[in-house]
Amino acid sequence: MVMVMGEVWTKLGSSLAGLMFMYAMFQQYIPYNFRSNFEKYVHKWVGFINPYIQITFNEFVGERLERSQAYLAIQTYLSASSSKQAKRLKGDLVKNSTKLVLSMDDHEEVPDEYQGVKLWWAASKKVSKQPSFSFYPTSSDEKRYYKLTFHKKYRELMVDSYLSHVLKEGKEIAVRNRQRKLYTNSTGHKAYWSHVVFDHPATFRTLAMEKEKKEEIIDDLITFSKSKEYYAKVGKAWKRGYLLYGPPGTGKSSMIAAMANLLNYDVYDLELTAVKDNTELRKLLIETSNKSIIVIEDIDCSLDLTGQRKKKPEKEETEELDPLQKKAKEESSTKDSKVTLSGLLNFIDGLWSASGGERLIVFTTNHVEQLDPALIRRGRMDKHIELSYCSFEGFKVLAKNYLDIESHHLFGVIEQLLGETQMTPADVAENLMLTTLTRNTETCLENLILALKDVKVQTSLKAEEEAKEKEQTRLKAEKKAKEKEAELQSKDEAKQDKLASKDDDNEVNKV
Ligand SMILES: Nc1ncnc2c1ncn2[C@@H]1O[C@H](COP(=O)(O)OP(=O)(O)OP(=O)(O)O)[C@@H](O)[C@H]1O
Repeated sequence: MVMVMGEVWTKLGSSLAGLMFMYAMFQQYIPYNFRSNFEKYVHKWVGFINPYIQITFNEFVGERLERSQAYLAIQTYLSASSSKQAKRLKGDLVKNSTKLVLSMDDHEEVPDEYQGVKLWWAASKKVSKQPSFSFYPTSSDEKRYYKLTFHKKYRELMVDSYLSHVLKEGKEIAVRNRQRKLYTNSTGHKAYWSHVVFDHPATFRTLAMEKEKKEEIIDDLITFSKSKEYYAKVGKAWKRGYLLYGPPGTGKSSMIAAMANLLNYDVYDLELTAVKDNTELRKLLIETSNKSIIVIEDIDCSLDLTGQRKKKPEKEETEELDPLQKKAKEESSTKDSKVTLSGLLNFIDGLWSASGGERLIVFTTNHVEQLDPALIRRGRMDKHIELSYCSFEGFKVLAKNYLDIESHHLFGVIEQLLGETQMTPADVAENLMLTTLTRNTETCLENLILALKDVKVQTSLKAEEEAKEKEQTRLKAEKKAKEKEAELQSKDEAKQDKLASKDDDNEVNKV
């Protein structure tokens, strides 16, 4: 048996060697024209009897050999099935991606199925016959491609539907895996966005806020992100405005980070004071990518009601800076910036704002009442969200985040005190943070109770003072009014006396 197998292998080996030899002879001695005609007819003949269709997707396309977007999308699409089915894989960290993309190695094949139809993807490469001047073949000598094979009776389904599905899925996976960025506008010769990796840990789960309100916002955001067709149908640009308002430390910035993390969007933090004029503002808008949140924080500090620029209070701004920073700040604040309210309104919903899509525009403010109604009317700022002082429900979220507890015998006191006082989630969180130092939940909650009691005392003292001031002002006004009344009365009396004496004189004259 072993002898017979040995003979078969020997015969097979020598036949293969013979075939290879003939092929080499064919390549070397048969003229190119004849060879290409021969290959053409072989392909035609094979195509005639072969019921399968093949489509090739090259890695580099065009005259400038740019990386094909289709190839990249297919690579990403296949990464999931490749990692499960292929035996030889390649791992690569694709640009802007947070995850390692696993793709099948050359000459591997994986099956796929679409609407019950079976098809095959193969990874392959052509090695260029161009003479290479370097000792080793360079990577540009190898042209990689994916080959899709399917039965010809599914041609329509594959071309019309399956390929779009692959490209869409591939792009969506790439978006999910992409490294998100936090952009900020800078000025130089002209305005531009510079960026860092966006890595904020806030999520809706960690936000201290009422459950119902949170769910409503999450629903709104998800509905928006899935409404491409709806926006197209009603003829509106695919964007949505959010106005977040409330006192400092109530979580406006945290909510923006949670939004970006939920939807997987980039964040563009637009500093209006650094934008020269409306044209520059428009240019910055055009440069933003889809799937992004454009944020203007403290909008009330950037524009006043008439649309003229306002300078931020200089004392507050420069107090903590070193001399160099102060100088830079002064230079930038004296720069003549001419962004107007109408420029900003154009930025939000002018024609240019419709370029691209899937964008959220978020304004934050501590003083909603100071904003121009035109700027925040529904339609521009579609959703107004108030972030307020910490409620008991909000506190429970923070207690779970910071202390990992859902109930405690001190919760009752805290609930009562939170109902009687106004403490921001930032301050509550600050008190709960102490646990990492004390490593004691009880002490930590007691500290919070002390802080809340302190706030309560301060608030009632302030209220008393305010009431006193009010009373004093009222008394002063009353006194003033009385004095004025007395003055008027005495003037009136003097007038009456004068008239009376005049009448007496007239009588005397008559007599
Ligand atoms: N609602 C909240 N839920 C969870 N943490 C919060 C919340 N509000 C504030 N914090 C905590 O306080 C810190 C400051 O909050 P944040 O910067 O989001 O407030 P803000 O309203 O944007 O303040 P400002 O108006 O001063 O910019 C955050 O880093 C976070 O730890």
